[in-house]
Amino acid sequence: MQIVILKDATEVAQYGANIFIEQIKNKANSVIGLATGSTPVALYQELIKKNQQDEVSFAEVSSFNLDEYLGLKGEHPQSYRHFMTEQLFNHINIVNSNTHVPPGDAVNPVLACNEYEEKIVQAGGIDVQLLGIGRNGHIGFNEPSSGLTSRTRVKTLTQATIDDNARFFAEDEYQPHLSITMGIGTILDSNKVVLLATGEGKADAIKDMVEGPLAAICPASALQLHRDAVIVIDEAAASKLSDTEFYKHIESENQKLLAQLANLN
Ligand SMILES: N[C@@H]1[C@@H](O)[C@H](O)[C@@H](COP(=O)(O)O)O[C@@H]1O
Repeated sequence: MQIVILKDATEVAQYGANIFIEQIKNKANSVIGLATGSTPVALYQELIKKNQQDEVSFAEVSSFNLDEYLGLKGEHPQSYRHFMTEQLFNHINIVNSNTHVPPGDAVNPVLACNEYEEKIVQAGGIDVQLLGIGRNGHIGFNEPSSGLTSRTRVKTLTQATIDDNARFFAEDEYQPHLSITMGIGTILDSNKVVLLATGEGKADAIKDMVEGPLAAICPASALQLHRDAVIVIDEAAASKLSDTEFYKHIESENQKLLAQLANLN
């Protein structure tokens, strides 16, 4: 794991956005994996800004979102499809038919999960997958006890996740307790994963993910197995790690090595 500890949420968003921008500059038809929640919003704003300044084009990019609430149509204001349309897709030059979010209104959700997996394969696999993290260590909607090699499937949400996400729903509004989510195995198949986390509320989950055992009780710990996982966090989210100075030292050595390599070209 590459642990990048930055000052605040703004720096986290910029660092994360740069990874996606570089990826798309190097490969115009990149396949990117996207996430919802409040954490990625600032990164999306960076992507929108750079797209509008003509620094990066999404014309040939395809996207696959991690998850969707089961039982909500894409037009529903709380659906993740709607979130992505509002927060990103409507503001960049991505082609709508190249954007994929699991269908929350699928008549046969089991079949829809298998089809989602097939679409990712047909697109050539995901180049870079963006992730947030739940306070209980979930990624996508892979809740604690999720199989570490699981594929896209229907998952039941924990009460903790329902409570955390209740802020997006009106008091008397129906809030789904089921989802369709890429599995942990699906996420691990991406060439690169970039997980963002900010704020003290994520500090325990970050500690368990980075320094805890590989265990289904903390689904994000599966990223310990990934060959190219970049964990971009602010000081608050890093506050429970055992040795932040060491992680910062590694990152500064990484940057020196990258500068040295750039000089060779
Ligand atoms: N399914 C999403 C996750 O993909 C996201 O990582 C998590 C944290 O969201 P936030 O960034 O708002 O804390 O929320 C939801 O549960």
